[in-house]
Amino acid sequence: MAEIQLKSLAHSYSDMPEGPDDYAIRQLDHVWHKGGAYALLGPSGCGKSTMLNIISGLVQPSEGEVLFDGKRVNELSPRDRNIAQVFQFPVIYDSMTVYDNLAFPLKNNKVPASKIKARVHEIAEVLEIQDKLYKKAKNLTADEKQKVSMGRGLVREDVTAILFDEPLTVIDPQLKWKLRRKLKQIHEQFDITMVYVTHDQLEASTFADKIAVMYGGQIVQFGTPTELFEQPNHTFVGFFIGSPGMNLIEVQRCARGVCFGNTNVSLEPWQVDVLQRTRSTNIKIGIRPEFVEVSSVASDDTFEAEVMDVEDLGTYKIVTVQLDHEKMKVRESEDFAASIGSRVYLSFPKQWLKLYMDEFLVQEQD
Ligand SMILES: Nc1ncnc2c1ncn2[C@@H]1O[C@H](COP(=O)(O)OP(=O)(O)OP(=O)(O)O)[C@@H](O)[C@H]1O
Repeated sequence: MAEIQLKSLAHSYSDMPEGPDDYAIRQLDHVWHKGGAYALLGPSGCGKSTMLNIISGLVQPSEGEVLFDGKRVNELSPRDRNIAQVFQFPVIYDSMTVYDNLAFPLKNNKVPASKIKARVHEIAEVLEIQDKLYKKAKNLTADEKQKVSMGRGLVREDVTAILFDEPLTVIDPQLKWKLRRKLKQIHEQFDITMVYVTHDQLEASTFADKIAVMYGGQIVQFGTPTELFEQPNHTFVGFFIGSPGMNLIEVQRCARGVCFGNTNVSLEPWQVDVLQRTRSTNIKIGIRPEFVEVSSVASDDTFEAEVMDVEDLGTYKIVTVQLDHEKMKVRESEDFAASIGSRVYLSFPKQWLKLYMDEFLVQEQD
């Protein structure tokens, strides 16, 4: 196991990149600490697989360094890097038995036969495929094959890390949940550094202690699920995490805060200070649907809005309101009674009203 550091990493698949858009990874610095259970979360095409392949050595980065425990490994072959990688589709030998598939990486590493037997049985038990050990892999179901593929990654005790690239895509939804719990349990039991790639936030937060959110070839935030929810560092994190995502509204600078249309939103003095010291015109405010307060009566600091839609999701409701020319989502309890077309009064608790400049969160300096 090792700490994996990515230093000033950048990668373009083009031989002659002309601009930032030609890069799959853009100036990325990151550390995956030893023994952590991490998720790498982001939309399709943001560079997740490229990053994993750079770590395992399948792709040589155009710029920057990959360090394992502080030592540069750019020149090492995938084999010498000793990374186990589990892909979206099973990578197994169909003509071999499950036992031989699991034993293969150990035989390759000249592990003694008695140790191989014990380890194969241990992993088969964890993955609940003991009864399949002497079956030919080609006779397994898709789920079972992917379990074997995972087992081939998990069986080696000496790996630097295990990288999972959307490993549960082909798995039946019910089993998916079970396998994710299993992986978490395996992490706790064996204390291996694991990076789990997904574009599903639920999958990320049930597996990982910390999530790296990737967008446009960069890691825009690395934090716990709670940090990503309560303090999104980037508008993309606000939008991508949560269901529905954060309300984001383009605004202009105004006295004591910001405005859009005829609506003035006052901000904290330190936020106003930052606005006065900077020139960017790309300014947004963000608030999560869960934190917007709705009342049927007006008071100081409330904004009049119209209810446009109410979606009943059983235990709660998602209400769409229109404030000025902006539509916002609000999460309300199941006893929310206002009907479509009625007026409601919104307030934005200061603690949850975020200010973004050039898409990044404006933070209070100590
Ligand atoms: N072999 C390749 N040659 C050229 N471009 C590539 C290659 N592999 C990936 N890309 C491009 O690099 C960018 C990042 O792709 P990558 O596969 O790393 O993203 P991803 O986040 O893993 O996406 P997905 O979730 O769809 O697998 C995309 O624009 C993709 O089209």
